[in-house]
Amino acid sequence: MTFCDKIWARTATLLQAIHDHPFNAALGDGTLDRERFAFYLVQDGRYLVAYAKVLATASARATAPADAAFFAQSAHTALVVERALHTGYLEEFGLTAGETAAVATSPTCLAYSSYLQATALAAPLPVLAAAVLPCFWVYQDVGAALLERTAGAADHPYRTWIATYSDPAFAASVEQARAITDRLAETADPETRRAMDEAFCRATEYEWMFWDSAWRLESWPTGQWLRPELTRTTR
Ligand SMILES: Cc1ncc(C[n+]2csc(CCO)c2C)c(N)n1
Repeated sequence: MTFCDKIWARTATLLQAIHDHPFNAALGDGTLDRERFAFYLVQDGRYLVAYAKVLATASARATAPADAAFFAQSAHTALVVERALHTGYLEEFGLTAGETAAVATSPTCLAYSSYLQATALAAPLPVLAAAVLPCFWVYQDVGAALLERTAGAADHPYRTWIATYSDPAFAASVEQARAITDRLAETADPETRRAMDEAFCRATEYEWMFWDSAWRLESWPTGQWLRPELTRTTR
């Protein structure tokens, strides 16, 4: 069995929990309130900038030119998504650049971003490949399920967002990310293989936490004493 087949089976219950999370349930049936979605978009913008740098580091560290090209291309895509979709959506939500800037990066967003950045700089390349994979794969899985559930809805408020992650070009990039990770796993020693398992699981846990933090409009419990000027929510 390949690394990907094995780890997908190991994370099946957590993946189901991601599909069933109230944020994704509400996103799918169009009842998700704008405040939670706007919170998610602001945090995701921060995440995407960090994630792009992580992919750029993976590109710099890759040995095979084809892998370097894939990571660099994906870093670019992440930044294009951040620029186009987020800017467009946030404007549509009536959030000015100033209001967006005033939202504190959430503890979960910072933890996930920091974890990936640390992995990019300090872990073996196969472990880095495993750590960035859930971002691709979990989103494709969730995107496909959401598209299926919303296909019949004539006027879905989050259609553009859902379409991004159910695009065929995106599916091809997930396939490539999986193939690279499987190939790196084949020649990895047992200790590195174990670290790859842990990295994939940890990043998938952070994916669940990212949606959950948006659902809870997560804030810093200590913010009241240090940053009273930063709004707790995006309102
Ligand atoms: C928390 C969080 N996790 C995953 C994605 C999805 N995503 C972000 S960049 C990228 C690859 C394209 O370069 C993908 C699939 C997201 N938006 N936010």
